[in-house]
Amino acid sequence: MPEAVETLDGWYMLHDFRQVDWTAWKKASTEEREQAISELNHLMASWQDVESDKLGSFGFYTVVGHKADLLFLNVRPTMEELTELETALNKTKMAEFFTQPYSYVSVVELSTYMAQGKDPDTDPEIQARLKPILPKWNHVCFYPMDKRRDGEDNWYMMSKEDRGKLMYTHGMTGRKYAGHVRQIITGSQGLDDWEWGVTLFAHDTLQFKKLIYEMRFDEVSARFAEFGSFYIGHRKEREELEKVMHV
Ligand code: VOV
Repeated sequence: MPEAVETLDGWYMLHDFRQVDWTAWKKASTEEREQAISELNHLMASWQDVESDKLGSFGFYTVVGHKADLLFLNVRPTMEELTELETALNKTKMAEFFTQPYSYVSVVELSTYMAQGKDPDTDPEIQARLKPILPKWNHVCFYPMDKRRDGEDNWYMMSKEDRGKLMYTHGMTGRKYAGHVRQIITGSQGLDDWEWGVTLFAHDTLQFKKLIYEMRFDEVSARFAEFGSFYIGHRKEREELEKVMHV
């Protein structure tokens, strides 16, 4: 009989995509621009401090293509903290030059299909995965996804055992990319428009394509995966904000 697999849930994650109104930004005075940059720099510094205190994590990225220009990626123990930091960003001078074309809220999730009898509350490896510090790798790839519910291809009508077998093969494909791609899977049933968020990190953007293409042939992706839009970003240091915004 189909039944839910127990999930381990960790920190909450907000993917906050912003688009810059470059026309308005260019029209702003030098003082206004300097003020906006310095204020946002301060805010990002406070997010880095949270990461240093191991109470969350933060990444700043430029985004390629028309879907967004910037990504602020924050991870926190509670969703309220995410709401607060998003509001703090909205209150900055810089936000007067931003629109928010997309955002995604979800919670770091580990399924227990392959549970090895470890105590999740004390096992350091599990704890580190549930409360992730974002890898300082060059590139990020984000997309939301569902598991299909259509006729014979209904993930939610399959037994836990059969789902577990498919997830095992999925994991084996993923493991081939160790050292090239790291993944953070977040659950978003009831939190956002899709069922999961997939956030991948790589040193080389081509590795995203290779991994995702190869996974398409795994039964779990071939039969059951439905995908939303894909976003690719490049990691920037906070200090690079000035260069990113220079006009
Ligand atoms: C670096 C690559 C990589 C690796 C090693 C990896 C491994 C694993 C393992 C071992 C497990 C199960 C245990 C757990 O940790 O939850 C998962 C779980 C999951 N994955 Fe994955 N995945 C990767 C990568 C990876 C990708 C690229 C995708 C997108 C699929 C695609 O076709 O585009 C994905 C999706 C998921 C999802 C949605 C889940 C949860 C499904 C559920 O029903 O609960 N994943 N994943």
